[in-house]
Amino acid sequence: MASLTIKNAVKRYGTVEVLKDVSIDLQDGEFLVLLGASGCGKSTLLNMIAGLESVTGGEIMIGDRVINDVHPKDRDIAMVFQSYALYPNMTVAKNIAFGLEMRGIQKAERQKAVEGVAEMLQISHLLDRKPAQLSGGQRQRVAMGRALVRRPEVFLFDEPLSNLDAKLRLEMRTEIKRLHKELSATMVYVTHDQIEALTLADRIAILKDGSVQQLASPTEIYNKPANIFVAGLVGSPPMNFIPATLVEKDGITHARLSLNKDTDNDVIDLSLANNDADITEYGGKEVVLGLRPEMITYVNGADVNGQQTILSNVDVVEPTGADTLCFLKWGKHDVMARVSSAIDVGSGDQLAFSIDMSRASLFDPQTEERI
Ligand SMILES: Nc1ncnc2c1ncn2[C@@H]1O[C@H](COP(=O)(O)OP(=O)(O)OP(=O)(O)O)[C@@H](O)[C@H]1O
Repeated sequence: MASLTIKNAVKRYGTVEVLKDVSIDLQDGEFLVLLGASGCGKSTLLNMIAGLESVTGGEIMIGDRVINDVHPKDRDIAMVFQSYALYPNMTVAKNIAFGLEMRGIQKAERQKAVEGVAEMLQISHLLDRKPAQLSGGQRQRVAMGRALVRRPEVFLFDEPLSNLDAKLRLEMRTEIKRLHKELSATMVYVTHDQIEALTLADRIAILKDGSVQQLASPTEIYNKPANIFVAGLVGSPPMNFIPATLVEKDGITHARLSLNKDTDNDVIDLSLANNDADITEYGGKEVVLGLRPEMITYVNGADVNGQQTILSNVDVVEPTGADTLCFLKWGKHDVMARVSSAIDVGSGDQLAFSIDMSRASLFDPQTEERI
């Protein structure tokens, strides 16, 4: 296994720049997820690592070897595609062994490798079947087997689970995580599914219009999103964004929310005493207050660790199983809250919801960057 370095990578198609100065450093054995909306450049970057797309500028390195001009088959990389790309007229065993055969590996050794991988992926009983006789999940396992058997330096996955139904996706997600642990392999995984990204990655690179917006651990991305784009992309249901002004009261900075669109007199002040944002330059200025739904909650009137509360009108209630989503009205603001399903909240209720301001994010309304 090896480290993977992407240094100032640029990709242009004619005059269109689809990747702009992308730099990512992956350690040996790290699991990186490239996350972003359709068209942001994820697959292009993955294909550049694989050698299926040329590199317009910058460098891609495996270990300390620059591979920009190395032929795909000499890169020691294996890729698993969304479409599985299996040979329909070959058995599962042949499909898995094919890459080894091309490399001139002897039959006995091939067979041993195939059996080992099949056991790891729990497909030993399917080795004599053809792809048409397999379910989607089984085909995806075979596609992974074909990648695993080569024991490459780096594994690349391009949305490998998107063709599977919800239950299988979950199963295969756990399987991929288990494999990563077992192999300690360097892996790059492309997806537009934020849950997949959060559950699988050691680090996530969030791409927008060909630029990396944030490169950090799932916890960091979720709790300290670098900008409004990242904050809105990761987390479901999404973060609430509420315009506020920072005001000083009794020596403590508060985020002031104006509730009425016709007057500035009807306000709520939320203390930022326990928030670690560096707000020194924002006194008296406008900010965007970012509150995730779980930071706004209701616990049957109990005081949650002395948190601040807002008297809220409950507009719509949506039970989702473990939690209930509550659409609240704070004056002119529509806000989503998340409460435990054990709590009885109904549409039309007026209740004091607790706000955890220590975990709130603040953003600059102009640059949209985290403060
Ligand atoms: N051969 C090409 N010529 C011109 N533009 C291209 C070409 N291939 C891709 N693009 C453009 O590059 C951008 C990035 O495409 P890419 O496939 O990497 O996005 P993606 O994030 O993987 O999207 P998706 O999730 O839909 O696959 C897109 O705007 C796409 O239109």
